[in-house]
Amino acid sequence: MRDGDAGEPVLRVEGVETHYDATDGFLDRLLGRSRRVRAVDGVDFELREGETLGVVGESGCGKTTLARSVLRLVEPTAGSVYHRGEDLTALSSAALRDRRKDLQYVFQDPLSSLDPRLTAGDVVGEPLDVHGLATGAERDARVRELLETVGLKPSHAARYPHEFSGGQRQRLGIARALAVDPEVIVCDEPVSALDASVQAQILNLLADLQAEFGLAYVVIAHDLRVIEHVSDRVAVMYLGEFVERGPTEAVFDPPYHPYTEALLSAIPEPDPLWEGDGIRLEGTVPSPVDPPSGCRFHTRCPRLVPAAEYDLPGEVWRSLTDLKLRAMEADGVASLTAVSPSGEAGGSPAGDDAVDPLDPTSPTDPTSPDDSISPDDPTDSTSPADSTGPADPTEVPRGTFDVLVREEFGLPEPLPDADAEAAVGDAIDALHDDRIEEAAELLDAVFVSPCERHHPTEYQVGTDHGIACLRYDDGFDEEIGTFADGAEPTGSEPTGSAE
Ligand SMILES: Nc1ncnc2c1ncn2[C@@H]1O[C@H](COP(=O)(O)OP(=O)(O)OP(=O)(O)O)[C@@H](O)[C@H]1O
Repeated sequence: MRDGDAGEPVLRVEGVETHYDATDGFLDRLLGRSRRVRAVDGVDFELREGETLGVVGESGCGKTTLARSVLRLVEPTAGSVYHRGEDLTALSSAALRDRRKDLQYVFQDPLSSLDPRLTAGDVVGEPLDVHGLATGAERDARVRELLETVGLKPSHAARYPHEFSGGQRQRLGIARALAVDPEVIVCDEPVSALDASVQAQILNLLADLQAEFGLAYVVIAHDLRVIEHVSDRVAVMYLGEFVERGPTEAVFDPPYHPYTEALLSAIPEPDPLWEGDGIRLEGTVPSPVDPPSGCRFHTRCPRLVPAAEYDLPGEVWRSLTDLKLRAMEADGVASLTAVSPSGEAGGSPAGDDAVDPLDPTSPTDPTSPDDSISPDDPTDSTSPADSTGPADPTEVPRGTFDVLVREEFGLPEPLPDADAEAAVGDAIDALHDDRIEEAAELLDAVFVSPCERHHPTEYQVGTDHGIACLRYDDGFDEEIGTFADGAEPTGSEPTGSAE
């Protein structure tokens, strides 16, 4: 069913939060410190009859926790999940067990989720027993029918899980879920453990079963191709929140959230219909224990909004923010330069051909004549006598250090904005003096993106298509770098239209 044929919501998820207690060790307890992993942090969605909602995001975004929270396989910390209008989070365990007849779960790894001591017949028959749905010959007939429905043979009933292939085991997991004639099946990475050819067979099976039984699915996957293939609507999840959602074709066509765009760009052979322009997603999902301020994606976003008071292109702003964030987290200055303490190039954006100013064999010295490294310079740790390379980048001349830092972060020299150049020069001075905390504070006082200050709510960019990004918010004025009417985005209601 495509969006617009909106049926009755069978499932309504409102403000669900699931936080894990990760308080660790004696010291945490002694000091009364608690560490909470905010795995799911305020998610809303509706699932309609016969529809598939795909939830996509990188590893660690909270997809599995969300899937399990919806069925109360883990207890949500806050929020509600309504099935046909009844709040599952308020049900007693007995009532919930009963309700699970309508709401089933298919696991990522069928082998670990199937009891190895049970035959396939018992795996599929167990839910019939638990819910008192069939006994004796009727049960056996139903088991055979279910095995056939998922493409297995009735004779497979006598086999044990380890005697099946991966794809067959997933079919068995699906048969078990189908046994109770559910309305909703939550499929957690249903094909990620399978070979590509088998993946297609399982996805086709899920589609056939949906058509035959009118099932509604929530499909969790990190693979956008899987999500595009199966979903009527898509929700893109980042660090415990949905950052974009809408009908599949809308979410995969511009405009999209920068995170969606980055996920699309990461696909090796992108669908020609997708217009992502090859932006790269750097790093990994930050810790959900202490998520970034404002937009949680700002620490990696290739479309970070620059502060209006500086006249800087977006990519330079991104580089400045990267320098700031690394300075805030770094243990030492060495990790902020293009050369590691061992003298090896360290992730310079200029690549292998870059001139290494600390390499005496480098063909050209990119530093200014005043800063060039002289064999007589006592601070020149790259002198040929030093076979181990520079031990400490702060011991190289200031000019060379400046080049190394800019090279590491892809910062031009000078920056096109004089005030920004002065600030970054001061920060590099502080770094060169090994005052890393001071440098971080300086950068943090000067270079603050609106994305760090405002937590974006979801803005409607099309019919049933919402994006939580300041760039799409009518109320946000990029020229002045804040909300035109002085208002902050609040709540989760759509507040504008950018279409
Ligand atoms: N039982 C737990 N206790 C503490 N933290 C947890 C627990 N389960 C998951 N987490 C953390 O919660 C965050 C979200 O994990 P989750 O497994 O839900 O994400 P995911 O998007 O499904 O990733 P993956 O595909 O790797 O499973 C991660 O940081 C994870 O380390």
